[in-house]
Amino acid sequence: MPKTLTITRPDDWHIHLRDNAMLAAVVPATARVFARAIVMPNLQPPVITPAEANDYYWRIKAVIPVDSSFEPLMTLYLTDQTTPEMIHEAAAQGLVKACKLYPANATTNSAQGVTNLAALHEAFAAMADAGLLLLVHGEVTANDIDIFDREKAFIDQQLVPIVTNYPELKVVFEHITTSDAVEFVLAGGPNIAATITPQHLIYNRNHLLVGGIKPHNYCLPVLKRNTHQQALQAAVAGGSPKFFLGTDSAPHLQHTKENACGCAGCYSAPAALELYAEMFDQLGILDKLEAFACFNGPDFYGLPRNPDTLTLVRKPWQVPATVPVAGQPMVPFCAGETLQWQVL
Ligand SMILES: NC(=O)N[C@@H](CC(=O)O)C(=O)O
Ligand SMILES: [Zn+2]
Ligand SMILES: [Zn+2]
Repeated sequence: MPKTLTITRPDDWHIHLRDNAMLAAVVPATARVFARAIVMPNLQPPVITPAEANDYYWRIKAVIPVDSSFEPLMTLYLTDQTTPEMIHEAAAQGLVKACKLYPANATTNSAQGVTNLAALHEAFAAMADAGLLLLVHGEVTANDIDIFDREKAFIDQQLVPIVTNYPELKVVFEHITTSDAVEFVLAGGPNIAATITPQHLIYNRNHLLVGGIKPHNYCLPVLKRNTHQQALQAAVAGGSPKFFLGTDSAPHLQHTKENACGCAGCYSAPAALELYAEMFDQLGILDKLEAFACFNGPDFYGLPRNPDTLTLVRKPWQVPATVPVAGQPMVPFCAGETLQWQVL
């Protein structure tokens, strides 16, 4: 069994960094490991305009540790009012790499999300033209669609029309959770890819609901049955360049998750790469980790791979029980668990 693993420095293609005290508390965990991260725009209020993305970029830069060269890659939050002018301005400014489609009310801070795809016709065309990617939270929100079926319904109702109508648009199906999504991505053209989180690889819905409800394993899209988990594992084992690392690390204070109406989101940043390494090791596919974590993402985004490397060592350590955010506790994903790999 190898004791160390040296790979190109990875990037995180889907993360929530929040703002203010939370931003300052969570950025170092990501900057410690990842060279770049695609930063989600679902703040309150959301990052809708190029000027807001620019301001948010500088608020992130201000809290990056001095010894880190971490670079945030910005996104715009699409609304029914997003214009082609906003898209072209964002692309010209250079900090924004992608736009995020949240179906209205699908997840945390998505109330101002998109209600009508047709309203975005010109914006999608402008994105294809300007080379900005479309990132989708792939769940429908209709009350009559069961929460476990919402990703599949999104594929049929929204994703198929988008990829058909905008064949030039690069689309990342974010945090996929089902065999349906894996099949859709594999069957699609070279302009469709997907991110996969650590929680959807290592857990299924039993880990959320059996033996008591586990609020720290609750995220959206919600964990699915084990056959879907196995499909995601098979997807990364298959080595397709269409799948890459996106943690969806989504910090929420402890009391907002351990709550009668708990927030969705797993704060995985303190152990993100280590969790993927653990999973890939268990699946016997450690040789596939570097492409998944370090090559497929930048290749799909059309960005250079990172020039430096990072080393993981096989040396057990424990994920902390809590991490402080301005004096208040936050419970990381897999808190208290012993992991086998750590970043040197
Ligand atoms: N994944 C989650 O469960 N939560 C994310 C939102 C999202 O990515 O959908 C968050 O912002 O908290
Ligand atoms: Zn999402
Ligand atoms: Zn997310």
